[in-house]
Amino acid sequence: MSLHDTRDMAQGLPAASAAPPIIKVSGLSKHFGGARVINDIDMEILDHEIRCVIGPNGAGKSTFFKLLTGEHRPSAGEILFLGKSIRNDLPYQRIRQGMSIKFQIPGIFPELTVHQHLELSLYQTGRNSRDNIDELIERFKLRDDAYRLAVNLSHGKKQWLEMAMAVSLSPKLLMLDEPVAGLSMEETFLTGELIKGMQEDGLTIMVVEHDMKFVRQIATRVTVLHGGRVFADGMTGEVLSREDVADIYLGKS
Ligand SMILES: Nc1ncnc2c1ncn2[C@@H]1O[C@H](COP(=O)(O)OP(=O)(O)OP(=O)(O)O)[C@@H](O)[C@H]1O
Repeated sequence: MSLHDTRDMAQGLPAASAAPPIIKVSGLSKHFGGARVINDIDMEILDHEIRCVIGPNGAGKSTFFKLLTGEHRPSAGEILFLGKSIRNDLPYQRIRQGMSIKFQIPGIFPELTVHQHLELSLYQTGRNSRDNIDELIERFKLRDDAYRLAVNLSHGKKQWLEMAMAVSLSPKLLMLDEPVAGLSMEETFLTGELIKGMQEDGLTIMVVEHDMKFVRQIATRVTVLHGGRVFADGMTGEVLSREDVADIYLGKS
């Protein structure tokens, strides 16, 4: 049994779930006119998980992500964050309550350096000390680029800067939308190690992702969406070895 499997078991067993879920979704649905894109989803994310949400194209992953971040309002159902309903809260209200969101496209200010980006995001928390900025710069491998304009960073380093900014808010839940899209294999692996390091430091993380190798690297649990419903949910090794999960990617199911 690998270390990864052991971690899966620790995350997967009901005994580990004494703490209330970070997120609890019940009966969540989203319809756009007649298009029923998300249908009656129930899901819980527990403290210290890295939950990957996967599924074939059009499964509803982005729509589900947007329901959790507040970009979309549900047509039906409930979303509890740390036990409290956030169903009608706007994104900034969810962020204030401890959700931090990194979208797929980096949102970088062209006129600011890496250091200034981190100063600005830490400023909102009142913890914008030199030590805290340095710690983020080290952790996210931005030391050589600290005083460069962020707009000139590689795509990979822009992603890491955005992740650093998201983490600087000391969230209870970090939400990542395809964090390795467009990254090289090496950058992808390093991003996975950064994410696992954040989890080891106590963060709970939800990731919408396409890259299965990356999902195997980081996920403690996996939720598979298909046709806007939960098709499978459980420990990473178990879910990813299921034949019917492979079949939906091949269009057989
Ligand atoms: N605003 C909308 N109005 C109507 N249909 C929509 C809307 N947004 C998404 N859809 C449809 O909902 C379905 C799910 O889309 P969504 O983008 O959530 O899937 P996804 O799993 O993220 O796909 P991909 O992996 O290709 O990004 C698709 O068929 C899409 O066309």
